[in-house]
Amino acid sequence: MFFVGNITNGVGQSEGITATVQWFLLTLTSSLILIQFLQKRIKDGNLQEKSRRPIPGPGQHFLGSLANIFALRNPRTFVKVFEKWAAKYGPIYEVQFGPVPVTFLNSPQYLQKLLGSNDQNHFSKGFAYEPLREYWKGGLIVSTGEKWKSRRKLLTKHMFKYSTLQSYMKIFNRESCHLLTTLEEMYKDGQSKPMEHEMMSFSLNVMTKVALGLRLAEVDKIIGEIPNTDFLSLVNKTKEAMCTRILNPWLLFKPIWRLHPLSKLTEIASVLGRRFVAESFKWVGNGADDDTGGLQHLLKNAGVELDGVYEESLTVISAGYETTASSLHFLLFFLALHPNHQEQCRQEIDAVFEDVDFCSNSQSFIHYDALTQLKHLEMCVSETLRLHPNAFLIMRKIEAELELDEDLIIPANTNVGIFIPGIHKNPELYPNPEEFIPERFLKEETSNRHPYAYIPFSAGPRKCIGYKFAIMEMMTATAKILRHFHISTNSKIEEVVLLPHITLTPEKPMDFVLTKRKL
Ligand code: HEM
Repeated sequence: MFFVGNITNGVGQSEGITATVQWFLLTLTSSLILIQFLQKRIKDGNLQEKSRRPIPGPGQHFLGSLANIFALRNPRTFVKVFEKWAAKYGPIYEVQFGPVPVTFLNSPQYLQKLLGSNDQNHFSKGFAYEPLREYWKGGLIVSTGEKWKSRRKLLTKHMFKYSTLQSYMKIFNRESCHLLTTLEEMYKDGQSKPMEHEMMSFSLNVMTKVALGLRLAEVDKIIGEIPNTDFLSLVNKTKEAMCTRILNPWLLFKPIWRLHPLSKLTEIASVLGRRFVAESFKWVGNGADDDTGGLQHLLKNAGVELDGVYEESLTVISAGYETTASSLHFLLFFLALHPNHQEQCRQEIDAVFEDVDFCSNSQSFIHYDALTQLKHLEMCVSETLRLHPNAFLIMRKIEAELELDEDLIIPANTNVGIFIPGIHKNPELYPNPEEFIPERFLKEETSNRHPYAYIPFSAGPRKCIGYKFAIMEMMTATAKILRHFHISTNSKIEEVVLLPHITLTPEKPMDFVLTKRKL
């Protein structure tokens, strides 16, 4: 998860392989793909043969399958292409990505069959996770079988049970106060500007504190011996490497990937990552105090070996920091676009908290119980995650067949994809799907909706382990921000172009103006 700064600068200049080399590689891999494609078709059979009804989808012949890859190569239109397919083909469709057919499930009923299944043969992740495996090794997101089961149990017990979650309120409060100080300084000139970087730093500080027992500045001190390097840019470069591979599927072939300049960084990242986690042990206490020790101590004390500690600490950091930062960023954006909802949230926050400052003393601490009273804010969080489910595309590779209907069986060895916005923006499930309407999450509304119609954190046994953590973190930060500031924006939702950078990332960050409240 770590890169050396001066190496990454070089990558910026060469920005991938030149067009000529790319075309050469493409021709070469197209031939390989063709052979593999034919072999695979003969060996496995496919969904079209197993189901007794035709499965629709774009480009279902060889050339079409290459066209699908090219259709998705432009990051600016990637999400739009998927949205179009989801709206056009309905509850199930098949997309050929070169040699690999992917079956997309796009109805709550079918999703329940897959995600709700307790059969471990339905738990493995699809081919698109390959680049992620190189960073996370055997961490929870990509592991399977007994390893996944025991680690999930361990993490749930040590990190995500109710009492531990409550203890994180200390970290959420403290980091939110740091964020407020930064925002106050930043916006005192009244100018409109983005705050994406501040959201990322806030969330990364929370995650490094929870996982390693260290704030970002302390983390940077540890890696300070490596010139021009800071943790946030290392993490971002890692993400760039993963995206490059996913958007250019021929780079999934290891021999070709090794020719790419970014691949060297992955090796360095891995070595530095291990060293870093090992070093972090020396910096923090023994884990007895949640506030000083991190997840790495808890895992070590539970008998997990160093490799395992490395895998899970970095998985938790990378799974938790950007998803939550991006959700918080969009929550504040939607509240800026909808002053009526912003005011409703603020009124309920004012009613719950009497302290004027919110950061000055122990009285200003937001407790977990207080968060549970912020009902409108919670609905705004839910509606934000419906409209902006930033972990937008997930994939399984099922190892045993899955019966969806009497005449519809997905064969074993199929990659099954879920494009979450396809569900969240289905007008039959959510009328006027593009509109921000938090009241969709009133109890009377949700009780009439299929439970798998809302899956920003996935669902079933492999649902996001950190979903409560993320919601608590977002609500704490937002409560403090709304208590201190009025938020407005000149950016328009229609102009936000989302790039598929593992999570959905705005091409150009939105602008905000934060004005201090007179309390
Ligand atoms: C708004 C914030 C978040 C969103 C939208 C989100 C979304 C998701 C989704 C969709 C999955 C399923 C991935 C898949 O099936 O491949 C997932 C899994 C996971 N998430 Fe989150 N997540 C968020 C925050 C967090 C946080 C804060 C943590 C850690 C503290 C975390 C840790 C994990 C882990 C470890 C998994 C793998 C679980 C397993 O496979 O058993 N996530 N998340």
